[in-house]
Amino acid sequence: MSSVMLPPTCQRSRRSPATVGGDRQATGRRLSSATRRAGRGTCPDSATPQRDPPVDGARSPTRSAASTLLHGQSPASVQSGDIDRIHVSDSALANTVSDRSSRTYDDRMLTSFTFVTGNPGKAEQLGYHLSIPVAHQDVDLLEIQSLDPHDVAEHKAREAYRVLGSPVLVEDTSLTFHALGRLPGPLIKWFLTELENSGLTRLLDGHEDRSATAEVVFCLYDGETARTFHGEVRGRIAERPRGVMGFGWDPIFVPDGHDRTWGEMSPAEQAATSVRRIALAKLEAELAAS
Ligand SMILES: O=P(O)(O)OP(=O)(O)OP(=O)(O)OC[C@H]1O[C@@H](n2cnc3c(O)ncnc32)[C@H](O)[C@@H]1O
Repeated sequence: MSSVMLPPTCQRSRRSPATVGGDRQATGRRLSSATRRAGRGTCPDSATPQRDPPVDGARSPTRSAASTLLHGQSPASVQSGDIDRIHVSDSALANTVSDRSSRTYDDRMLTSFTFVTGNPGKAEQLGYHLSIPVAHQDVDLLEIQSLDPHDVAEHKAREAYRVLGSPVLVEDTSLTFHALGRLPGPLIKWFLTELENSGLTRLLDGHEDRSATAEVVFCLYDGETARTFHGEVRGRIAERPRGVMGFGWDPIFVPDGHDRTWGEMSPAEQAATSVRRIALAKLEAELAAS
């Protein structure tokens, strides 16, 4: 499969060519079968390997043609310079070709919205927890400063819609240390960048209360109405980072009822306590009802 369908000036891939290129042959094979099947509008239940929850989003390959196929939109309609690349995540594509429920998708379901995130780990997890196939576009969205994750998610959604010009789904993730009021909250990305996980754990040294809440807010925006879907999981911050699974701050968050961090859990264990699973169940329920 050709790598990226955008003009060279639009390409700002942060992934090493080896990572993308190393998967190209396999991608081409899966893409052509996805193309054939999606052309029929159905997702056969046969075939294909059982999906595992993603733990390392950095392995998600570029799938520009698949995105065009699923979203029914030419990348040329996207504003030049705003897009890093367009792709459908491994898991989203797996949904397309191997949905376990043997559900039939009509064109409207395939093209209803695009998940926009610059974080490949999020795209992989969405593909795992959502049972309908969703195209993913990799865009670095402007993020406002606010301690309310709903405000942040809604702003991201409007920003994503401005770029794509079609219905979008975005999400904002936050991690709140109860001993620190509402911090880091939605600012966790910057805290993590500056302090890394070890520094984050040290913020609570000297505090008896290491309890924390992981939250995610998805926002679905069609240009008129913004609908948000919230999920939260309570837990605590480990004394020091533990484990190498997952991404982001997984090595420091211990969900309630467990002794191990998400970073120490198998993908299936992590999925069982996933904050995204909760929010996406609400999203799916709303989609089913509408
Ligand atoms: O393009 P967007 O979707 O905005 O991607 P982002 O990575 O900027 O998104 P956030 O601001 O929501 O992310 C907050 C931080 O939390 C991290 N993160 C997100 N989901 C996580 C999860 O399930 N487990 C651990 N860390 C996570 C993520 O890597 C960021 O450092």
